[in-house]
Amino acid sequence: MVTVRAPATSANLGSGFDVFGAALSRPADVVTVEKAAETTIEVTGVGAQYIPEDPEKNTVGAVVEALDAPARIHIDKGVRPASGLGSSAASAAGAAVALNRLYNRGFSREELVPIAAEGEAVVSGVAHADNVAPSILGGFTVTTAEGTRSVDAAIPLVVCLPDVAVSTRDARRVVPESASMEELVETVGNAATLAIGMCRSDPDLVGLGMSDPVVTPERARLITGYDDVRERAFDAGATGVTVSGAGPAVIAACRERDRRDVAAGMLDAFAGAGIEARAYQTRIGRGSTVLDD
Ligand SMILES: Nc1ncnc2c1ncn2[C@@H]1O[C@H](COP(=O)(O)OP(=O)(O)OP(=O)(O)O)[C@@H](O)[C@H]1O
Ligand SMILES: N[C@@H](CCO)C(=O)O
Repeated sequence: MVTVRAPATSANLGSGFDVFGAALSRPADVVTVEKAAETTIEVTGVGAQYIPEDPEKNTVGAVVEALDAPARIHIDKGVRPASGLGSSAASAAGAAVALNRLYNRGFSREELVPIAAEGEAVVSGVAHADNVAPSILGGFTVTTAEGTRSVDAAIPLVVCLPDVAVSTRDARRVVPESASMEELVETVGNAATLAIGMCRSDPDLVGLGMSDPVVTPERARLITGYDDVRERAFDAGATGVTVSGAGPAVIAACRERDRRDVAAGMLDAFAGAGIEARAYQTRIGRGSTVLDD
């Protein structure tokens, strides 16, 4: 039996659409696997009632196939589905690390990233790896067709999750098909600023680099209260604010001393829009961790 804690993640970080990702120190899924002749999946925890246990429909099923590793699998969800916090990816990442160990498949953590990404294709139609990469490797990740590079970074964060669901599949429908040269130049500048900020663990540069003129404005329209939440976070000291993944969670970078006020301001703004929300005071954290084997 192998048990793995796989963290929630935030993809895109504004300027790095489908490329950037960050592991969050909390929340997380816990995935337990045991060898079995046939694969079965049991799901408990946050939002379990919305998650299929059929291996054909659960992200974990695709990982079992890719690793040829049938198992009795228990997923204890800490990451709510359709949250923008890489819920579907956390289970897939945890399963990839756990099954690789259970069956001694010998894949490196980097090699497990495309394997876990197969699970994402099951739910969103695209095997994007910007959530599974940080959930497996930890830290800040840059994923391209050539693979994933990661760096550890000490950045305090707040993720504020409203009590509404936005599916990645729906949120991908509003992504613009093209961008102007001006928007391209701005985005490259912001993304490069953010990457330097991560390498220096500098919340000011990371926050500055989160700005994105192309995808985020379209996605923000799907989140009631977004403009107020953003404004209140900045008022409380946030250095940058954007949509987490495909939303509806909103992520803010800040300094440690401002984190509590940023969280309170964001919650208050959602409440003002008539929406209940939960705020996680978190930071960039480690990747999947084996708890038991
Ligand atoms: N193991 C799983 N954990 C969570 N959701 C799953 C799982 N397997 C299948 N799903 C389905 O995936 C969908 C949620 O995935 P989706 O990508 O929309 O949200 P998310 O992972 O929270 O968001 P994001 O990728 O934007 O961070 C739900 O329809 C859910 O039923
Ligand atoms: N990059 C993906 C992440 C989804 O979590 C998107 O924004 O659609």
